[in-house]
Amino acid sequence: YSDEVKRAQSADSSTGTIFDKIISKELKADIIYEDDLCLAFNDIAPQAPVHFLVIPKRKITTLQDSETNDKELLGHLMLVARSLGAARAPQGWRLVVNNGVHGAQSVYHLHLHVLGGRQLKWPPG
Ligand SMILES: CCNS(=O)(=O)OC[C@H]1O[C@@H](n2cnc3c(N)ncnc32)[C@H](O)[C@@H]1O
Repeated sequence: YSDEVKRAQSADSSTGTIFDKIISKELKADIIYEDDLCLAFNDIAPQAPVHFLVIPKRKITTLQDSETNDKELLGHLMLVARSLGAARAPQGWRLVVNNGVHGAQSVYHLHLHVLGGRQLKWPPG
């Protein structure tokens, strides 16, 4: 966890990210869903029995930097997260977007975390 947060503190949003390589299939990922707008794959360092990411195929670096005309796409990501969450974590799940340094964002390509499969705590810390 801590090195991921350290990465978050030094991540720079100007270059490409590892998610570009997953989208182009240059880098393998455990893909669980794909359509023309988005891709969902299991997180490489799961923080819960269910932990996957939903990302737009179009590069949006952070939720903060999304635009008003991303509304449809952002809604689509959330609805994909909802249906995959319902299927994979029927007892409930958490949707997380980490935004910027204090949000511990380490990969500057917008992604929705869906976590579940165990009782999650609150506050997340
Ligand atoms: C502190 C959270 N930082 S974050 O909110 O930016 O989340 C980034 C997430 O991407 C995941 N990740 C990084 N590289 C890969 C990869 N190659 N395949 C799948 N997931 C990855 C990390 O485990 C992390 O949960």
